[in-house]
Order: sequence, then C-alpha cells, then structure tokens
Amino acid sequence: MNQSKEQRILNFVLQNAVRGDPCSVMDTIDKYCSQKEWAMNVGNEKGLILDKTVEEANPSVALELGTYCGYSAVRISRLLKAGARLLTVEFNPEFAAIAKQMIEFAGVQDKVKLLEGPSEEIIPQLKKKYEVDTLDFVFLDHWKDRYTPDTILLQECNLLRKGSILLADNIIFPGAPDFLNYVRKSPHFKCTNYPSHLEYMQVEDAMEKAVFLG
Ligand SMILES: O=C(NCCCOCn1ccc2cnccc21)c1cc(-c2ccc(F)cc2)cc(O)c1O
Ligand SMILES: [Mg+2]
Repeated sequence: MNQSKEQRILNFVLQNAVRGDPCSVMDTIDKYCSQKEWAMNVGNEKGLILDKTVEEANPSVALELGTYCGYSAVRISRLLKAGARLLTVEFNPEFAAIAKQMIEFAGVQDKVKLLEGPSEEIIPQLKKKYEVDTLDFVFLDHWKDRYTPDTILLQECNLLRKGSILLADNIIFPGAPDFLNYVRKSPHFKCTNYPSHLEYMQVEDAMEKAVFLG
C-alpha cells in the first residue's frame, strides 16, 4: 500500500529533525513542504503571526481546530507556559495518527491533548469531559465553512471570556467570507486583519484576529 503524503512528511521529520526540538520539527516540515510536496501546514510566514498572537494571549488553555500533521500544535505548544495546555481537534483518523507521532517526536506531548472527532461534537464536551472552564486562545484552521458555526457554538457553550483571542487561518485563500462578515459585524468581537501569503506559495492569504469582548 503506497504511503500517504502525510506519512512521507512524518518520515522526513523522523529521519531529519532533532527529537525533542520543536523548532527543528517545524523547520523540517517547512523544508519538505516547500521543496518536495506542498501541504496545508500554516507554515513559517503565517506561523510568525500565530506565534505573536499566542504570546499576546499567553494562554493557560488553548484550543486548535484542525490538527492535520501537528505542525501548528507543535508551534503553539512550544510557547505555552508551565502547566498550560493545548487541546487540538482532528476529525480525520489518519491525520490524527500522524499528528500524534509528530507531537511526541517534538517532545511537546505533555502540553498537548489530541481529540479525535468533529468540532461540533467536541466543543460541547469541553467543559464537562475535558475540564475546561474558558478558552484563552482558539486557532481556527479546519473546514472554512465551520469557522462561523463553531464560533457561535463556543459562545453558546460559554467557553469564551472577555479577552479570549480567536485567530483564523485562510481568510483569503481558500477563504472564510462568512466568518469575516460575522466577526467584523458582531459587537462582541474586536477584529484585526493580518495580510500574509498562502503557506509555501506566493498567493495572497491573511489571518484574522477576533478578540471576544464579552
Ligand atoms: O482545508 C484546509 N484546512 C482544513 C482541513 C480539513 O479540516 C477538517 N477538520 C479538521 C478538524 C475538524 C474538526 N471538525 C470538523 C472538521 C475538521 C486548508 C486548505 C488549504 C488549501 C489552500 C490552497 C489549495 F489549493 C488547497 C487547500 C490551506 C490551508 O491552510 C487549510 O487550512
Ligand atoms: Mg490553514
């Protein structure tokens, strides 16, 4: 059975990156995906915007929707303070299995909890099953047409507090027009746009930060 692209990315990391070194894992994934096979990791250019936003949030509890191979889970968790944790949601079992190995190789497994399943099922479980009070930071990087319903669901489940920071990937490409409309029109969010480029490409993209005002 020939390998998946995601398996090839993981193998390249296992053979070329330094175990226990998150930056080495990120750099190795970026090297493979810019030189050999494109993949939908947030990448290094948008990754720097992600870094700055995580540092601004300095979260105790962070949520990521869309784990994929674990690139942004490694990127986010390397910045977390002692005792802080990242919950990352992936609904594709193959991707989840790859991400689990990527996270363990990077040595951040103690900070990351990988949850398998659809966001609309997992979000309502966060308080009771995963002992979450409120979320300090949310990275949206899953189906682009789920950004809005899941942002509404997070509010309905009382998972946001005054100052919770949402950061959404792919605002321009593939695009999340309804999400942009929703958060920018809502009196409950203060939005900031960060122009950038699609990972590993010279195509325009952007990230949108939306701070919950309560
Ligand atoms: O599609 C993208 N990401 C989403 C993956 C599925 O996510 C599904 N998924 C993951 C958890 C989860 C939880 N619940 C439901 C669905 C859930 C995505 C796509 C592109 C892209 C850009 C140019 C192209 F020509 C083609 C694709 C770039 C990106 O940066 C992306 O993030
Ligand atoms: Mg993305």
